[in-house]
Amino acid sequence: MTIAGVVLAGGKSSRYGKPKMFEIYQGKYFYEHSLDALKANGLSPLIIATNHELKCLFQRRDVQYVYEHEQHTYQGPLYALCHVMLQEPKAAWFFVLSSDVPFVTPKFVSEMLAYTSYDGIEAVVPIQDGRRQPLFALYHRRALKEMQQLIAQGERKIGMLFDRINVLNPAFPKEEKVFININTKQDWLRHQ
Ligand SMILES: Nc1nc2c(ncn2[C@@H]2O[C@H](COP(=O)(O)OP(=O)(O)OP(=O)(O)O)[C@@H](O)[C@H]2O)c(=O)[nH]1
Repeated sequence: MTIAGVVLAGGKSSRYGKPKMFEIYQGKYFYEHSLDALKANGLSPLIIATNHELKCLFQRRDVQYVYEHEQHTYQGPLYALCHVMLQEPKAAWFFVLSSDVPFVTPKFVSEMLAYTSYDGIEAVVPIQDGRRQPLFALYHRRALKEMQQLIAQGERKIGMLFDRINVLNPAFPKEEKVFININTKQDWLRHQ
């Protein structure tokens, strides 16, 4: 079974003020922490989903790049994931991570991967302290049709998908740091 590793790295970073995926933590860009957590678990292909504006800033050569069409940039994670699924027809599962989550670990990815063996599910979306974490999650290709329908209706929120597909929601403890995401410079000052 092919499980692709996908790093979503084509957002506006408007709250951060500059492309936040290129901030550095422990000698690596933020986006590389996501990429390497997926890579350490042998996921292949590894995909960075981004756009033409940001493309020249990425340096990694051990990945495939999927670019959103110029007229479809900044449509959000639901659109970006759908686009990746269409570009990568051989993968069954897609492990999606944000590119602003520097504390994500290979161990977390490994724990999540174990849930793909459950029957009849289309997504594995972790929950922490009652909050779903859709950008630390696994999506099966079987969810693609529902995703396309939502997009055709003008919907951009990935959360809208969860009423329409079978989702497994493993719970993670409150103190687990992997889910910290950096939206503002204040967030980064607080957490680094
Ligand atoms: N490829 C791609 N990734 C996206 C898109 N929108 C958001 N992302 C990524 O999804 C993750 C979460 O994005 P957010 O922080 O909610 O949004 P953002 O646009 O990056 O930042 P804000 O403008 O501050 O909301 C980040 O890793 C983004 O890079 C998109 O349209 N395409």
